[in-house]
Amino acid sequence: MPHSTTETLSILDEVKANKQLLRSRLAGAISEPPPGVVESALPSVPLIDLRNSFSNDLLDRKEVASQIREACTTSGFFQISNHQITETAINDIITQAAHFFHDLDATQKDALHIRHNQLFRGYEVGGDTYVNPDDNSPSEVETKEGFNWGYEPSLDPTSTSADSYVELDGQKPSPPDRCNTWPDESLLPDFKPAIATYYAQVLSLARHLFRLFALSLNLEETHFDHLMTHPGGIGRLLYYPPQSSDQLAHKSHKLGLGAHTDYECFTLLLSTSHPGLEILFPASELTGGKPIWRQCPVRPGTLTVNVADFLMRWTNGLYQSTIHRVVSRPMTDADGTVKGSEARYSVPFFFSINYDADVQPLPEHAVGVSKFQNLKAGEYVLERLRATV
Ligand SMILES: O=C(O)CCC(=O)C(=O)O
Ligand SMILES: [Fe+2]
Repeated sequence: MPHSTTETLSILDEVKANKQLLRSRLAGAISEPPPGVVESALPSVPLIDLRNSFSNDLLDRKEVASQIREACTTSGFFQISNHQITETAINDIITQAAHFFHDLDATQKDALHIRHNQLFRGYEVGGDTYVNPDDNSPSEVETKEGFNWGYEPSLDPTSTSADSYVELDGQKPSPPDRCNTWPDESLLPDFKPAIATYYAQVLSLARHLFRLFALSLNLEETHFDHLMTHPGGIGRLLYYPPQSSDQLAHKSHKLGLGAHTDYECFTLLLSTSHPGLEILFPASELTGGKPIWRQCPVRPGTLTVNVADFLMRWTNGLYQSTIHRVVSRPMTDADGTVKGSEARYSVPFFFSINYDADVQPLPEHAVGVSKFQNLKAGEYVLERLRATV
């Protein structure tokens, strides 16, 4: 697709600038605390109980919002309990992810390959795409396999304006190569229903969280409501294979997904309990002025939330769009003996605003004078996706 408009050109510049920013933020990162600094002294990912955020009392909701603000101004990551996504929806989507990656053969998966789709919907082969441009080398291929889908009016049962949905390029979705692509129902009959149930619930949770984000920025709770009437929301199934016995014997690690920030407002991540997600925490005195990689805690039953680039832009950098990656490492006992390695499955949901809306600076009283220009939400996400292949 030609990039002819001035607006698109400036979006390409933004994507380029983001690559440079990623490089500079990664420079000098350490993976172990400096000598004499114990792990427990370093910041971690807070757990926020969402129960009171569903209360009818605004003060209760504001109290949860202030915990969100604290997390977003420090690590940019937090985990949530009592999020109202049902256990059945969670178990079913993980089960269907395993069926997708293991029960379809290579030809069946290839028919769904993202190369057939202009919007990157469908199947991603392991080792094929990379989120960090500096990982595009044979020694650092990402091991993850994926399946991506986006918003469809039928997946948003509670919206009254779902039919206004436009795609990443601002156009109405039109088959066959500019909308979702699903495995044949006869091969995986329970796949789409499991996706639909989870997606409807996670979308509703994202809208709820966006109101809490508004409160956390001292804005009206409904401040962002008009931007999420038919929002972009890409869902993804990811599979990280276990390590081979050879890798285990050498205690080596394998890059699952390269270092990156997410593109949209925020991400809601569901994962199985095998660790692997690593977060780049900001530099501090304790870390000798260097950013530090730390494992994201595994807290079964919770979802992990991370701030992404739109929120970073809206808040003028007050909220961190945090760099993260997935690395498969051998599991070891306390004495260092290798115990083995497990597969990891995850289901990120990337919550955007309506793709035809602009990401515009927030009121100055909330975040000061903005250093960022307006962006068309969908165009930006599309260019970031194009930069991964
Ligand atoms: O699989 C994970 O745990 C993280 C996935 C992720 O960061 C992404 O897809 O952007
Ligand atoms: Fe991510």
